[in-house]
Parts: sequence; C-alpha cells; structure tokens
Amino acid sequence: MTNSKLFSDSKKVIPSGVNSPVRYFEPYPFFTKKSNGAYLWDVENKKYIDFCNGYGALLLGHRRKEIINAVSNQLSKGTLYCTPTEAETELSKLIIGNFPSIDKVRLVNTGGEATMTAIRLARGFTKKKKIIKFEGCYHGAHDSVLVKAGSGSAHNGISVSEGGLDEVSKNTLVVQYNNIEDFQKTINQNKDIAGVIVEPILANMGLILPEKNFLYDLRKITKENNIPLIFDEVVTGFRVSPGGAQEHFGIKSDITTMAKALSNGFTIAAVGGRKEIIDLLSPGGKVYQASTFAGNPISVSAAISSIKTINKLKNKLYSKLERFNLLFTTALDDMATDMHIAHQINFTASMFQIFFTNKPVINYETSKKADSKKFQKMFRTLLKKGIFIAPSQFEVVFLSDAHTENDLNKTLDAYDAALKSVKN
Ligand SMILES: Cc1ncc(COP(=O)(O)O)c(C=O)c1O
Ligand SMILES: N[C@H](C=O)CCC(=O)O
Repeated sequence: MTNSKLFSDSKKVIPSGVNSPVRYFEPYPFFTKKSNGAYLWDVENKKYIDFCNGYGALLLGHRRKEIINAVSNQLSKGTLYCTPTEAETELSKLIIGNFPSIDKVRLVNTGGEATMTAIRLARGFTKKKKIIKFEGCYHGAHDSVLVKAGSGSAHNGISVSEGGLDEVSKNTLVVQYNNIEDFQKTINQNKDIAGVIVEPILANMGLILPEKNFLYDLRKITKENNIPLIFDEVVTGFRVSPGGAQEHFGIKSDITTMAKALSNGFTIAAVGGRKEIIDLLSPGGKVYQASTFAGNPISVSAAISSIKTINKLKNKLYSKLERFNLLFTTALDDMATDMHIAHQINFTASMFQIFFTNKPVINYETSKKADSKKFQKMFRTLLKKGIFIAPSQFEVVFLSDAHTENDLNKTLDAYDAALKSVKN
C-alpha cells in the first residue's frame, strides 16, 4: 500500500482525508503504520525521527515501556466501567501533588473539553459573561475560544469559525499576547469579565515565550480584580516541569487545564483548581459537566504511569531535554546565520521553533509575518530526509526522552540540507 493510494481512499470517506486539520499537508500526508521510541514508520516502510510527538503528548517517547505495561495490565481488567475507580482518586492525588494550585481535579477526555469546562466554571463562579483570551493562543475547537486562535485555525486564516455564533464570540475579548497595557485597558473598560485564559507559554503560533513580567502582571491584575486566571497547560503541563509552567514560573493560577503529556499519548485531560471554584461542578454544584468516557480506566492507568515515571526521572529528564534543546538550537542558529538566512529561533525546555523573519517573534502579528513558504520548503526537505516535524510554522518542534544524540545529529544534518533548500 502507498501513502498516495491511502490518501485517495481516505478523501472519499473522511473530510479532506484527515481527522484533524493540522494533519494535512501538500500533496498528501504519510500514513503511519507503527511507532516506537523516537520513530514513526509509514506504510511504505519509510522511517521518520518524530519531532511532532503527538503535538507534545509523547514527552517520554512512543510505546514507553512503563506505560505500555500499565495499560496492558488494565486491559486485562476491563476497558470502561462508568463507575468511580480507586485509580481515578490515585491519579487525582498525583496531579494535585504536582500542581500546588489545584485542590481538586476533574478528569475529562480532551484539552478542548477541559478548557470549555474551565471557562464555564469561571462564569459560574463570577456570574459574569465575558472572557479574555490572547491572540494566537489555541484552547481547542469550541466556540468561545475559536476566536483569533492559533494552530490550524491561524494557518487557515479563520478568525471566527463559520458555524460559530456571533452571540458567543462577542463575549470573547481578544488581547495581544505579551501586551500587558492592552490587557489592563481591556480590564478597565469591561466590568463583566468572568475569566482570563492564557497559554503560559504560547505553543500554537510557533513557540512564543512570555516576556519577563507578563505572567506575573497578569496574575497581579486578575487578583486585584477578583477575576479567575485560567492557565491552559494542555501543552506545558508535565512538559516544561513536573508541575507545568506554573512551577517553572512560580505562579499559581485559579484554574488549570492539562492533557497531552499527562498520559503520554492516551485520551485524557483534566481541569483542576481552587476548591471553591471546582466544587461548583455537578452534581454537588450547578456548573454542569459530564462525559461517558471521563476517567476511562485505560487512559487513567496510562496517566498514573506517566506521572510516576516523570516524577521518578525528574531532573534527569528535564535537564537532559533542556541540554539537548540548547545544543540543537545553538547549532541550528549557527547554521542559519552562516547561510545568511534571516531567522529567529524561540526555544525553552523541550520545545523550539524556527521562524524565517528578521524580527523577534513575540505575538500573533510577528509570527504571522514570518515567511511560511520558506517554512514549507524546509518542512518538505526535512520530510524527504526522514525527519517529521509538525507541518506548520504555527506549531512547535517537540523533543522527547526517546531522542538520542545520534538522532539529533542526523536531524541537524537534515536541517542543514533543509536550510540550503530555503536559501535557494
Ligand atoms: C494549549 C492547548 N489547549 C487546548 C488544546 C485542545 O486540546 P485537544 O486537541 O485535546 O482538544 C490544545 C491542542 O489541541 C492546546 O495546544
Ligand atoms: N496545535 C494543536 C495542539 O496543540 C494541534 C493538534 C490538533 O489540532 O490536532
């Protein structure tokens, strides 16, 4: 079977042939048949070093032994009960142990479900309507946050999705990321703010780091105005430190969402926060949230195993990934500079992105101004050479614990060729 044949088949039965827009690239995506460690293999038996890593989920690499063992063990005991389990309490205690801002946590299935619940909680708590989000931040594919969002929707130039209601999006106020004056002005002009949601490190417009005081000022202003601050840690939770970006920056949010690296590749997400807010969830409170698959025993077993593995490895894991990232991005920067290619590299922890522009990339506008055609050229050369990064400059390159120095050296050689293709 070939990728091209599978794509023509899939297009007949799946819209655009893919189950999430970001998976499509021209002329057609490759179809994966298996993965292991740092690698993917497509149906034509081509091997790729994977730097998409489930858009950040696979912090520990594909088919990590500890997680596969835990899941296999659970498979022999059942796949769905729809009753509470002891394992759900164990997982919640582990999450709370890693995130001191969280008193209680509810398990859901996806990042989007977690942010939808977080926003509903903020509205239920404050009895107010409007939320503030930041340009380019992506919080899932639901109406209140699909407004000037990043990821695939930035790529498609969709500011507000068709089919979304104006009545919903008009209650979402959008502020420029890293612009605290814009934020303060919006707070001063609107007395009806129910909550503020932010990616503490913006990983959906490429990688954009919060400027020095941005998150601290956000925390201070939201506290002064009694507005719940939601940290969307769907990407950063467990990836930048065992306690996410909030541990990394030493800031406590009121509500936190997490997914991805929480389970290293299984379908689970969580929304947690201060007791007085999270206890508003039904059935004890009047903020309704529900799901058949919530607390799915397979995903819960994967998440318990992931957190335990992360907590056991701790400094060894994070310092290795940081060292690899620094070495890699320094070499990449030198290469692009030697070739006189205008570029910026943003990096932190185990994430980076290169932008083809001579201006620092600090927000939605500056990310959008980077040359996406050059990025596509680079992507295609990398792919030919067996390196798979997410196919858009609005995504991020993710390192995993499975990458070896040898993988990184091969990848640097591929970037060398890819940058030359950009230059020509
Ligand atoms: C920061 C952030 N929040 C929320 C989401 C939505 O998560 P999901 O795709 O699991 O709905 C994503 C990614 O998709 C994300 O990167
Ligand atoms: N950028 C998104 C997640 O972080 C990409 C995942 C998706 O939408 O399929």
